[in-house]
Amino acid sequence: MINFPNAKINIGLNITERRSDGYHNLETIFYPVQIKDALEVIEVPELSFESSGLDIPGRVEDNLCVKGYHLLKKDFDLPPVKIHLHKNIPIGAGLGGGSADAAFFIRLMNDKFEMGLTIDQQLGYARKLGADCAFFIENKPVFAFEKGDEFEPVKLDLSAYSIVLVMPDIHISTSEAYGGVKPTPVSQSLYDLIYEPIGAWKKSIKNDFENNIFKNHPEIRGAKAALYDAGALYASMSGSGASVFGIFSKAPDLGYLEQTNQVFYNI
Ligand SMILES: C[C@](O)(CO)[C@H](O)COP(=O)(O)OP(=O)(O)OC[C@H]1O[C@@H](n2ccc(N)nc2=O)[C@H](O)[C@@H]1O
Ligand SMILES: Nc1ncnc2c1ncn2[C@@H]1O[C@H](COP(=O)(O)OP(=O)(O)OP(=O)(O)O)[C@@H](O)[C@H]1O
Repeated sequence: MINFPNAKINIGLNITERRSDGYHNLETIFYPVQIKDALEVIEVPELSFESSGLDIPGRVEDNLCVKGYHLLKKDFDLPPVKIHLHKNIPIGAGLGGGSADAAFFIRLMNDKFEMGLTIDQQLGYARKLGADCAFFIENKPVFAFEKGDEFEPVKLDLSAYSIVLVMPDIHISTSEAYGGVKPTPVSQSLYDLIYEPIGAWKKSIKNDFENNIFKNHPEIRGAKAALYDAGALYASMSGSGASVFGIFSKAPDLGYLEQTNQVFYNI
């Protein structure tokens, strides 16, 4: 059985508080986008993991799909499987690729082995694998809060717009990115700001990782500026970076940006 984990972008990201567990409370809007991996599970005599496409850093046993298997196996009598992941979502990009794989793995196992997991149970397993993972269980636009794993649905449909993603050749570690931020409470919640016209977001919606990351990597700041120069209604880094996205009323010509970056149109 196969499914297709997709990426997310963060529209706004306010880091509001440091928690006693070492994590941070935040608020963000998660929006699913159509850059996808492919994930396949086959029943075999011995557990194995293989991947194709982009190289995935780290050990196989740390891959979130393999961790997901062991997590489910603790509670269910599951047979061994061969997991094949075709990696296409850029890594360390703030696109939640690994988190999407983790959540889609839980969904795939639930479907393949008719495990009968409820959405709440799937959310519970996903939360254990990483803060971003739970969003991908339902995979719908949401306002996220606490660690980024509690949700309120939002009515946000960007299908009439062209979303363009620019991926500089820089990988940013999420924990390093959090280390560079001073948490600050918000005066106005993203839960309300998201319903302003998109053209107003430039003034009201921010990503708290940008200041520090832009200082260390001016080329990311440059990519965001180029998206605005090309006519974006709104542009921002996604999550902890390094990718930046722009929301346009029609697909722009980004010719010169494409020479130094990977660009995904109409995601
Ligand atoms: C930057 C975002 O992508 C925004 O959506 C997420 O907050 C990151 O979520 P994630 O990659 O799933 O994060 P995890 O794998 O759970 O945690 C990686 C590291 O990020 C930091 N972390 C993550 C989430 C959070 N709310 N506070 C944190 O401080 C912690 O140092 C943690 O050790
Ligand atoms: N299935 C997976 N795909 C990609 N990376 C994985 C996977 N499983 C574990 N990882 C590890 O997670 C690290 C970060 O991966 P990912 O691409 O999810 O980061 P990200 O896009 O910055 O995510 P986020 O937006 O959640 O912070 C990788 O460097 C890799 O070591």
